[in-house]
Amino acid sequence: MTDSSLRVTALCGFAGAGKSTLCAALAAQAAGRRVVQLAIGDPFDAMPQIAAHRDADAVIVELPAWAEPMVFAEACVSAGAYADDANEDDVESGLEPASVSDEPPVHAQIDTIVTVVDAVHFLTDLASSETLAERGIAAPDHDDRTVGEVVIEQVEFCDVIVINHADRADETALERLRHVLAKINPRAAQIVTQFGDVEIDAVVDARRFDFEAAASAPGWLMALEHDAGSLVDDDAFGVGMFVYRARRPFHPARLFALLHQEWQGVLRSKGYFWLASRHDMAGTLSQVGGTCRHGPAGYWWAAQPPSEWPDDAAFKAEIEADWFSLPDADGVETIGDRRQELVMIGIDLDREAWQRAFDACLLDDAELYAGSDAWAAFDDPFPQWDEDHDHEHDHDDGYERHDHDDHDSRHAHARSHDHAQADDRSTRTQDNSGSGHDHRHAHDHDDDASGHRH
Ligand SMILES: Nc1nc2c(ncn2[C@@H]2O[C@H](COP(=O)(O)OP(=O)(O)OP(=O)(O)O)[C@@H](O)[C@H]2O)c(=O)[nH]1
Repeated sequence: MTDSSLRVTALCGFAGAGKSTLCAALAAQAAGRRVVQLAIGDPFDAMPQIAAHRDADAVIVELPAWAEPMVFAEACVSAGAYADDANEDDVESGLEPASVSDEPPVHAQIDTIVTVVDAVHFLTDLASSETLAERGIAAPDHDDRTVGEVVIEQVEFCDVIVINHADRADETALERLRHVLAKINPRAAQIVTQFGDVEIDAVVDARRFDFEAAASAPGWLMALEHDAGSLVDDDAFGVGMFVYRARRPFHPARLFALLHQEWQGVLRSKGYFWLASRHDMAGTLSQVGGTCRHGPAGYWWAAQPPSEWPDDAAFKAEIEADWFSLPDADGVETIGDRRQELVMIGIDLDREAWQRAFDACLLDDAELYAGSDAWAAFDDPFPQWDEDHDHEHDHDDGYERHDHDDHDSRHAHARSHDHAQADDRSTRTQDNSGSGHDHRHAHDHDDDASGHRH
């Protein structure tokens, strides 16, 4: 070990993927090192349990099947663990949990987040719209996430993906899975194995974790924020991306209809949208398999007076560089930072057809120049977005997902929450939204999103 901090390796993954098997296999290689195995029932309770092992060199934490690694990392950071050196300012106090408060703080650092996937079942699970309860997973009450939503979050935010159960998958299937995972999380290292046979040095004291890098790792986000280059192209297995961008509003009824069609071949999509009828607020969209959730993301900067903007020259320059001017019929500026930006990851995506499908949802010229007063009267089947909610950290009875929107100093420093609510299953609607990396909205309102399952 190169410093005295307690190195924390987290193992997450869906039920049966092989977390316990991997944990045991790693511990068996720990000769001469004080490596503790810890099974955690709830990510929010992890840090006091980790801190109890202050004399260890490393702790391997096995998270429950329903846990999302970003939530674990965030819980650790807020409990005072170092997420990484770059974030030390945020968490400089080290860890001082109540249970050991008479002792000096424990300096724990997340070392590596490992997601174990079952090579045989991963793609089926990704497409699954079953809820955790329907799958028999004992998650916290009011947790309405689907299996697909859990597994996508597990692979999007991690440093290493262990593709386990390789003995049960044929070579082509394994290769296809590797390609899919590389699009979903281009940053994560992949290890293909069976029975958790992973070299301990690959994941313990490997110093791979960096919160901001992990939060920026999802392929959809990379495609939005950078020129995605070859990420977008179809690979040998037809796995590719489609990025949709436009600077016109969607007609709400037409977009709603498109969201309720079957999205053949689309594994994952995520992004932001602008509805003509909700001119001031951006929407977020998060789809995985047959589940699509949407909801409010926050106000466009164009909907707020510049006095409300962050007082940061670089930030303002960034907003202004991307400002889009299109006067309406009265010569009034209508666009600003408003936009459509969505990324799809899928197999054999027909990009031209998707381009046409989304373009057909945009306002036509006559609608556009009718102006925002006319847009407000459009038929809008989307559920109401509550503009008054702004949950900072209210951990109530349900399992909450946290969006790390605030890890880029150039950005809005808005922290949004996904706040799962009970869904009305009979109408095939459910509530939530995706986690988002929101780089232009001053306020995030992800907690009133709605969606549906196909
Ligand atoms: N064939 C095969 N079986 C495996 C492999 N890895 C684990 N198993 C078996 O799969 C089952 C589940 O493995 P676990 O390690 O318990 O999986 P887990 O992720 O901890 O599961 P939960 O605790 O339910 O979340 C066990 O019976 C393991 O022996 C593998 O690579 N190949």
